[in-house]
Amino acid sequence: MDPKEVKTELVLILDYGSQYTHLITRRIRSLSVFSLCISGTSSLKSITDLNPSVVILSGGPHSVHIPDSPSFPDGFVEWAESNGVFVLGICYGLQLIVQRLGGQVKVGQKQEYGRMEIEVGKPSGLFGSNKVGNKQVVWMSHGDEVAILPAGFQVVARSEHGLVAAIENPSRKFYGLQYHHEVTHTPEGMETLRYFLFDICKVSAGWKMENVLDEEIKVINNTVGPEEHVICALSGGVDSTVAATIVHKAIGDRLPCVFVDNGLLRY
Ligand SMILES: Nc1ncnc2c1ncn2[C@@H]1O[C@H](COP(=O)(O)OP(=O)(O)OP(=O)(O)O)[C@@H](O)[C@H]1O
Repeated sequence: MDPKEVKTELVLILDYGSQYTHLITRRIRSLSVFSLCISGTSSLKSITDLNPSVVILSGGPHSVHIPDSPSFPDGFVEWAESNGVFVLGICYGLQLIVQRLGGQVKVGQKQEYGRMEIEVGKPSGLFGSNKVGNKQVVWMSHGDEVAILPAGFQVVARSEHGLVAAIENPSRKFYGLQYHHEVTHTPEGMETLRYFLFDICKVSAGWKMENVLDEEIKVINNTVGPEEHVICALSGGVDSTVAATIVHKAIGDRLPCVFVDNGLLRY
């Protein structure tokens, strides 16, 4: 696959520190869609340079009420809307969307943590063919809760406590899940991710781990040029062995490797 093609299908994760963030990246890759995770406080330029078609705002241990809690950069919403980029907020990510787009998040009366039932309240692409009234078990982990939605948003699922569990604004292409669909404790979470990526965002699957290799080989070739040589200190450990193998695939015999027998190696 042309790396350019991979880029147009990039699902970018903005990381706000949830212990599950890297799971989101892995789950998306397991659906053959390219996904990358960068800091949630990255500049607008670092986000737009990657040209993602979908951006996921991860969960995190923060509260939107604490000054200087991490958030996406100014101009992000305008950029996403003018480029048709889909945005999904998960947990803290949902609360960031609500707060930054003019809604209100309040400190929760009852914190929701652990297994919980949610109920679909409105037909939504996030829940595919699930009908209104259908229930599913999800994994919640939040203190703050959504009090007022930004204009144009609607609640599409609520928790068994009646709290907001999923929101959407399809015309602005913004979506949010209060629970963690990416963990195995949310049994239908992968389905939700599939619905979101393939039915809502219309992302096409076709990325393979091998694409990373193709891209890296191109980067190495461009960096080294057609005639230069590279020296590799090769310990026999995983890191330098992988590096040597990939560079060798790119430039072949122009890669002399040096192993130093320092006398302290294992037998
Ligand atoms: N005996 C050695 N001969 C040649 N290069 C070495 C040797 N030991 C270490 N190096 C180089 O220094 C790097 C860092 O060494 P370190 O012991 O920190 O290993 P590492 O980070 O676990 O990497 P690796 O998995 O490649 O051993 C290695 O990746 C390798 O490039």
